[in-house]
Amino acid sequence: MSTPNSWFVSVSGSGLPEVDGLYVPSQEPPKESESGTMSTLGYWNGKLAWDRADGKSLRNPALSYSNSYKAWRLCRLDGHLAYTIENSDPLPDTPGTWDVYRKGVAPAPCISVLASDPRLAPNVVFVLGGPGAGKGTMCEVAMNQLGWRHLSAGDLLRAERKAGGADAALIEEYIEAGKIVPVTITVGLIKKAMNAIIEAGGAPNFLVDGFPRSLENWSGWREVFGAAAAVPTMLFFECPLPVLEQRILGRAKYSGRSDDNVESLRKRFVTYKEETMPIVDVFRKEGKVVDVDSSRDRQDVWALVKEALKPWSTKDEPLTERSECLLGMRPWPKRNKDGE
Ligand SMILES: Nc1ncnc2c1ncn2[C@@H]1O[C@H](COP(=O)(O)OP(=O)(O)O)[C@@H](O)[C@H]1O
Ligand SMILES: O=c1ccn([C@@H]2O[C@H](COP(=O)(O)OP(=O)(O)O)[C@@H](O)[C@H]2O)c(=O)[nH]1
Repeated sequence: MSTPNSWFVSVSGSGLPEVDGLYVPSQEPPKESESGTMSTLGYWNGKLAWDRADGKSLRNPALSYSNSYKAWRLCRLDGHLAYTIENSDPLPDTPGTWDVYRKGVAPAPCISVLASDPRLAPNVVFVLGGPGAGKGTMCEVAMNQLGWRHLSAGDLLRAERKAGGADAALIEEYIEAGKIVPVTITVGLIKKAMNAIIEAGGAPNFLVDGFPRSLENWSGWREVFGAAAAVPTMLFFECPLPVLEQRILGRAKYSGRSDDNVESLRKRFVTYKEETMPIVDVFRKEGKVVDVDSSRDRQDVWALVKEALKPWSTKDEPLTERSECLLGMRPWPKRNKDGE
């Protein structure tokens, strides 16, 4: 038998003990419960029984579909709609905010339904190494194969620059000079991306690539994530400068990155040695560093990375075609004239 789904309800606002039920406007068709009952409009009293953040109630709420309200409802297990719907379907496409149903009126509290427990801290592994060491490549393979989520600090900064917000010009200036962008910007982007994934029910395992690049980055992280939070493991990709140069020049042919040239690379390498190596040493003293010799062949590097991530990986899939391309085991498919 497959494991039933669990949904987690995060609540902000007041008046919750009086909440009778929740609904999401939806055109989803009615669902049949395990006992074969089609869900219909019902009435129920009392409190909603959910897995509350204060841990006082550990009962899972039932989810049902109301034909009359054209809405998914979450209701108490012992109420009028007292049957449990257990299934292996994904949560109906309704992550985000649910409306509160209270005897026909909608008071203020804001409810989010999540597929993972928001009280669990995200499990983070930092991935550091010189520019071109292969961090992005291996993180993407880990995402495809092992169920990790990949957050590249550099990609987030480039996306923010492209979006053209208030910090765009400043980000461009730092990236061009190979310098480290002020941490409040970077850590804010990482946190936002992480929250979006968690709220959409994503897995809690995150590879944070290219961060923290300095002691300042690390203190900025602790300010946002809490100094008491566990110190993440760090994968450190070791690779000598001549190999990095070769790889960056190879990447320059397709990356379109303004800093993929020898001049920027040398500046980035100086920043890396002066500012990033000290933070690697801090983690090393804590016994948190796993060294990966990333000057080796991609498949060897992947074997090392996979082994290092094994304790937390939630799956181990056969290599996808894309992973095989990333690992140099097959050529990239030729692009058509539209660039696809
Ligand atoms: N082990 C490896 N051997 C040879 N080339 C590699 C290896 N790992 C990555 N590359 C290539 O080197 C370039 C830089 O890799 P990338 O993952 O983008 O580095 P980073 O994210 O550390 O800057 C890419 O073109 C990538 O395909
Ligand atoms: O936490 C970060 C990550 C990246 N960067 C900037 O983004 C550039 C590119 O970083 P990325 O990790 O994408 O590339 P890499 O240098 O590893 O090739 C760096 O040189 C920095 O200017 C930054 O300031 N803070």
